[in-house]
Amino acid sequence: MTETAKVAIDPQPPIIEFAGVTKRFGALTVLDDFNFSVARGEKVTLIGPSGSGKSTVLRILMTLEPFQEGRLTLAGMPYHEEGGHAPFKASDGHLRQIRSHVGMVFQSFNLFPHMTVLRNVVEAPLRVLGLPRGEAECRAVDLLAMVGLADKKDHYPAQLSGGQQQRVAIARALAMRPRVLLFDEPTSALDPQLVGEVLSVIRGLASEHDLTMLLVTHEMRFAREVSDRVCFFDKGRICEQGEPERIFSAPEQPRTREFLASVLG
Ligand SMILES: Nc1ncnc2c1ncn2[C@@H]1O[C@H](COP(=O)(O)OP(=O)(O)OP(=O)(O)O)[C@@H](O)[C@H]1O
Repeated sequence: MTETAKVAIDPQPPIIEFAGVTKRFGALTVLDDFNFSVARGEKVTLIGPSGSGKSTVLRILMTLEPFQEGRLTLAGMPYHEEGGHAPFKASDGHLRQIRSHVGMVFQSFNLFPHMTVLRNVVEAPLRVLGLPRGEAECRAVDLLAMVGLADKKDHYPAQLSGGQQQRVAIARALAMRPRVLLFDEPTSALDPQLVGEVLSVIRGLASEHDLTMLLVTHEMRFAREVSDRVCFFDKGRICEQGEPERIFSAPEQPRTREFLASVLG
C-alpha cells in the first residue's frame, strides 16, 4: 500500500489584520498594542461599553482615522506606505485604493440630501470606479431592489423614513462591491419600529459567504443571530471572544458577564 502524500494547504491569510496597533487622541490612548484579525467571509460583531473604542476600530479601517504605531493590513495590503506622509503615513492615492475595498454604514445615514436615492447609490461607482453610467445605474437599481426600495429611486432622502434611508445607505456601500463591509451601530438612530427592516437586510447580507462583515451593535439578539464570532471589547482591547452561543450563554470573564447582565437585564 502506498502512503498518500500529504499536501500542505496554507490557511487563507486574514483579510483584516491589526498587529500591535496603537491609537491615541492627544493624551488619550484608545487602542494600545491592539491585535485583531478577521478571516475572509467571517461575520464578526464587536460589543462592549460606550467609549471602549469599537467605532475607532471601524473608523481606522475606513481610513477615517490615522493610527500612530503598529501595522494594519487589508487583504495583505498595508495601510502605511514606505515614505508615506503624516498623519496617515500614506499618500491620498493609497488611502483611496484601500478605501475602495471597504464599505461603511454609519449610525446617521449620511446620504447626500440634494441627490435622489438612485444618484446617492450611483455616485461612488461612477466617480471612484469610473464605471460607465449605464452600468453603474443597473448596479444601483439591482441593489435598491435587493433592499426593497426599487420604487423609491427617484425620491430624495428627506422623503424617506429613517429605516428606508439606512437601507439606501447599505445599497450605496454595496455599490462599490467592497470586500469588507463595516456597520457602526446601524440601527441606533432609528425608531424601534424601523429597526427590524434594516436588520433584515443585514441578515440577508450575512448569508453571503464572500462578504466579510464587521459590526458594532448594541442589538445583542441580532449579534447572537448573525455573527460567526462575537468580541467583547473593553478599554481598547478584546477581553473575550468566541462563538455567539458561548459568549451569550456562558461568558467566562467577569467584565463580560457584568456587561451582558447590564444590557440584557
Ligand atoms: N475625534 C476624537 N477626538 C478625541 N477623542 C475621541 C475622538 N473620537 C473618539 N474619541 C474618544 O475615544 C474613545 C473611544 O471612542 P469610540 O467612539 O471608539 O468608542 P465606542 O466604544 O465606539 O463608543 P460608543 O459605543 O459610545 O459608540 C472615547 O473616549 C471617545 O471619547
